[in-house]
Amino acid sequence: MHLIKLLEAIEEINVNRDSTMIDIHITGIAVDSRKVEKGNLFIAISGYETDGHKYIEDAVKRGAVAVIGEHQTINTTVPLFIVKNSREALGKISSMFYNYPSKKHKVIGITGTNGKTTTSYLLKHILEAAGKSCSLIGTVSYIINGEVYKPTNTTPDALQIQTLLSKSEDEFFIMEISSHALKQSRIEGIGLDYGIFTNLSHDHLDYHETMEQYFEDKSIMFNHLKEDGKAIINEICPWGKRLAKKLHIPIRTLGSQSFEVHNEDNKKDGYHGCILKDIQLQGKVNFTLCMNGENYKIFYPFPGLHNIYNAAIAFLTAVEMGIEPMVVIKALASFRGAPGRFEIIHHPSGAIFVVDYAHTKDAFEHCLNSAKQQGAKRITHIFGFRGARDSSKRVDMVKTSAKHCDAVLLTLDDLNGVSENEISEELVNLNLYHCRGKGKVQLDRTLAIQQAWETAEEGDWVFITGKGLEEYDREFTLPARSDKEVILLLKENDKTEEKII
Ligand SMILES: CC(=O)N[C@H]1[C@@H](OP(=O)(O)OP(=O)(O)OC[C@H]2O[C@@H](n3ccc(=O)[nH]c3=O)[C@H](O)[C@@H]2O)O[C@H](CO)[C@@H](O)[C@@H]1O[C@H](C)C(=O)N[C@@H](C)C(=O)N[C@H](CCC(=O)O)C(=O)O
Ligand SMILES: Nc1ncnc2c1ncn2[C@@H]1O[C@H](COP(=O)(O)OP(=O)(O)OP(=O)(O)O)[C@@H](O)[C@H]1O
Repeated sequence: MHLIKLLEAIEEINVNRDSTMIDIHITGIAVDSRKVEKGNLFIAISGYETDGHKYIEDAVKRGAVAVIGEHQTINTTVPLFIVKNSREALGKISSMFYNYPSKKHKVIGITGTNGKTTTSYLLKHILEAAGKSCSLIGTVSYIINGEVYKPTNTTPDALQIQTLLSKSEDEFFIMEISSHALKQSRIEGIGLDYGIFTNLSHDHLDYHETMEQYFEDKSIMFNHLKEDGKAIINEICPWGKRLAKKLHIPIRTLGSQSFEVHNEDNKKDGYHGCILKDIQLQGKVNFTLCMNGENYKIFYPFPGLHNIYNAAIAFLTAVEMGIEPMVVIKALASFRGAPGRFEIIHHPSGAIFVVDYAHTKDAFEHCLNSAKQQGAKRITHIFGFRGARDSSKRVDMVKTSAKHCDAVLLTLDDLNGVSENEISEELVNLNLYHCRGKGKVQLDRTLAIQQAWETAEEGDWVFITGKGLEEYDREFTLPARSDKEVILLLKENDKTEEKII
């Protein structure tokens, strides 16, 4: 594509080279100098770790024929264009380069602190049950045209998203959209048909600093809806209620029966409230959803109120898309779960082991309560904290775990460059001051799981949370690379011992 054409994507541009030089052919776009190919346009980004402007010379040596950056002082031999915000420019230019690929799909953006991955897999399952094809990008994997790719970020950078949107031949495209992505303009240049808000609770304050700012950053997603785009918002979460009030677009909201009376003030044109009622959390989980004056009774194979919220939000979105309610209800009942989210493995004694991705106080509350609702006799919880991530949430997480559980095993999660000693010291203190005498520190994650496995009895529930199916960042004592692998190894060893006896 010609550079002159591409530059039309950015309104505010300061050309500081002879404009005749703009008439050059661009073979592609690069944000990483190490990936530049001959004829590329290099976009320099001032990052959190380093500054892309430092690599302009490297990019040019590797074949970049033009550069976009933010600094007037840049010295380079190729045409250079100065913009206010390189990340925004990257989104707009990549979108134009790939011919606005979000236009060819029905794009669904999902944001919120918890539930993005679960809801995205659930929606994909429903869409496929309705005979639709569907791409998905998120924390666990990117799935495009049925091919599975290892993810870089939950929401990749604008260039990668546009590439994936362009590559996808699927009718629907589901994207988990993180708050980091929203703040970093990773979805610039994308139009969403549906924007889903699951909830907001304490997380990532190392990045957003305050809950207020976190909320504002999450809200950015709704500026990216297509002209006829719709918002689907969980108003049971107070932040969702605020969001619904703030937006002036068609909204479908999820409220609860007790909440119905309070949401009058949100009623305005294009507002459609749906009500969750008759929730049955014990035994076989089911609930009723009242939508457009009709009551739909829904059975869902996963316990816990959080799972009901995800199922209800997925139902509303799918019906809003025009899928028959009965098809959606059937699909919900046959959902097998998202990888590493509430994955149950049965212990030979009858105890239940759950591998889950909970890493916030709110997620702990929901998960641990779900075991109580299912009649757990004893609850054990194994978890740790990611190094170099929001440490302000840790005390509340430990307190919540200790409130609901009979035993808490504090262990290692990814260190992310923080020393084991530092984390270990923090775990010892958290245990001492907040575990109500129920805690123990066992740094070796595999041994913590082994200890729970060896003492598990019928009626026990054991939660291992924070990593889902992600691989460990180190080797532990037992030869396994993830929480699930450890459990399967222990289960296998049990079987072998039984045979020998
Ligand atoms: C702090 C943060 O969010 N960083 C993200 C950000 O990196 P950055 O742009 O600041 O990159 P940088 O390393 O400082 O480099 C600056 C520029 O120099 C370029 N460069 C660098 C070296 C070189 O030799 N040549 C060169 O050109 C880089 O390509 C880049 O363009 O933009 C990158 C591209 O989008 C992201 O991959 C990267 O995510 C890092 C790896 C990360 O860990 N982010 C986490 C916090 C995150 O985003 N998480 C959310 C999920 C959160 C959740 O819900 O749990 C996510 O969406 O993944
Ligand atoms: N609607 C919900 N409300 C509260 N907690 C939830 C909800 N859905 C899932 N959870 C809990 O949060 C954990 C993470 O869920 P999930 O991976 O679906 O969310 P996510 O938003 O994609 O998280 P992340 O951004 O960290 O990848 C789950 O393992 C579960 O414990």
